[in-house]
Amino acid sequence: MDKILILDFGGQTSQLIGRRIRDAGVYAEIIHGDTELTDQILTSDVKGLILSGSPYSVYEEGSPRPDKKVYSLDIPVLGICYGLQVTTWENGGKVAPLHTKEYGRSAIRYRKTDCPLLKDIPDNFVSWMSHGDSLDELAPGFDLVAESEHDLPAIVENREKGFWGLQFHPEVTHCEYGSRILENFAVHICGASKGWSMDKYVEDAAERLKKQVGNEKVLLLISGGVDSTVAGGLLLKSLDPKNIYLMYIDTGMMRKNETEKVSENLKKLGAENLLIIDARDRFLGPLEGISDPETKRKSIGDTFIRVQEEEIAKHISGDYFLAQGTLYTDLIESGKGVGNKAGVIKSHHNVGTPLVEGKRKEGKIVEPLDMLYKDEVRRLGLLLGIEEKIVYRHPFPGPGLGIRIIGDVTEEKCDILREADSIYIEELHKRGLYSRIWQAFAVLLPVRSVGVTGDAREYGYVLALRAVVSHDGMTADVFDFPTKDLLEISSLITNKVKEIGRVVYDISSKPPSTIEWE
Ligand SMILES: Nc1ncnc2c1ncn2[C@@H]1O[C@H](COP(=O)(O)OP(=O)(O)OP(=O)(O)O)[C@@H](O)[C@H]1O
Ligand SMILES: O=c1[nH]c(=O)c2[nH+]cn([C@@H]3O[C@H](COP(=O)(O)O)[C@@H](O)[C@H]3O)c2[nH]1
Ligand SMILES: NC(=O)CC[C@H](N)C(=O)O
Ligand SMILES: [Mg+2]
Repeated sequence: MDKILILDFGGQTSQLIGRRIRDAGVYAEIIHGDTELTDQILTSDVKGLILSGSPYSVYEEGSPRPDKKVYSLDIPVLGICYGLQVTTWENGGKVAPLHTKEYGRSAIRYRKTDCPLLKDIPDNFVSWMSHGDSLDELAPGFDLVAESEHDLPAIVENREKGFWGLQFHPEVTHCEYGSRILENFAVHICGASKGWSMDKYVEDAAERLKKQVGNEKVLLLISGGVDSTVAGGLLLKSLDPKNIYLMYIDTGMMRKNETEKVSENLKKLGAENLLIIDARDRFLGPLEGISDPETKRKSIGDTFIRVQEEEIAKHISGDYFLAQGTLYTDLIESGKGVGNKAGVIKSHHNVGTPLVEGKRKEGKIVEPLDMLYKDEVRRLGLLLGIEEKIVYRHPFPGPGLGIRIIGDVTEEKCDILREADSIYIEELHKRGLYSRIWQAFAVLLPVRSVGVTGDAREYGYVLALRAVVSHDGMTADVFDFPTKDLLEISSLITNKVKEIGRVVYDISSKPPSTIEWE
């Protein structure tokens, strides 16, 4: 199949480049940015190359470099942000830090109109920037195609050499015409044919699973959330169900009635071996007195695997594969992206813990969704026939309420938050708001404030409500909550949960804030 190869230098949005190209129906694959471009890699199927962004600056020691061959290939190359900067730097141009960095939206002004990347795209479209360095001087042979609204180089080309460069990120959804620019590159410039679809992904994944696992047993940790349920559906479809064990762990930091609801849903998936583990008394002990978010995450992650290992020993003797519904976002935010050069934002409980990494080293981890983003997983779920109710559930992180109770976690605080969160979510359903929001939840703050009820002084906790809209969790905007609903929900919560004295609404987008508070 024709494909576009992406060299990843560790940019936070590198994987999205592949996503967008696959959305256009062209197969795309990501490899480490510094991979040697041998003939085995540059097969005749490869119709074009993309160099991704990076947290590094080209003038920094140790910053990643592509194989020099990329500058003399006879297939087209597109450099995005760092990818453009490194090409400029290595071909005789200049790159320098900016005094005022360019972050967020910026209109693009054409200086040339015949660039094939810009086919069917009007002048002045709004791009999305995220860089602190800029091209001070173009490399010889390169022409300026467009500038940003701050008069900085935004698009360049060297048509003779088949090189195009963008200073902005066409892969993020905030970039107008971003998908079309990538499609113009893949289809119009590289001439790649459209052979990729989700049906094909299911076929390929089934084949890969059969080859990797064969007739061995597989244990899938399943939360009832979208990712692991879809992973479960895929495993059950691809492998012999009698070898598949689904294990749900109640950590004591689950939402109200979660275990009952999840057990019901998982039964419908058709698994032969469904294990529902009550480990409520195992998680809180090790968390006592810990308030640092990363330490909490590691503690929960380790307990997860300890519980799982003990429980599985009761059901499977000998070796087995550990399956997880890990998505690419989990990997990249934990600094384990394909390029391995991404910065650590937060450690997801299912990535990077010593026990999980041990399994990974043994080659005993199965993560069939690790190249996909949330919205792709949802499409896959529908394709596998998984109920819409599950497919469109808001994400719920593995560490659960543990990372939504800021500061130390206690059973009492879990109960308070469980109650408040359930009122909040139930109201969203009743008011027809749930499906308009990508993710909503409540956060219990370690702050108390003074109130007055029935003429008496109160001293209650502060609860923050969060609701965001997003495509893939990588960026998010605050949900424009109807004020009337917000006020009514606030008073319902303070009336019903006596420990909560005040409710606030979180108005921060991602970036700069993350969706969860920890
Ligand atoms: N309570 C749990 N019991 C067993 N496994 C879990 C539990 N919570 C999380 N996991 C594992 O960790 C993985 C990552 O969790 P994550 O929350 O990202 O995915 P999910 O729960 O499947 O989907 P969603 O994002 O919709 O909540 C899951 O796919 C699952 O393998
Ligand atoms: O399984 C998970 N384990 C985790 O440790 C974890 N941390 C965050 N999330 C979810 O990921 C998405 C992006 O979250 P952040 O903006 O907070 O990084 C949001 O949907 C978060 O709920 C997690 N999911
Ligand atoms: N997003 C990027 O690729 C950034 C590249 C480089 N670190 C800069 O700040 O300009
Ligand atoms: Mg979850």
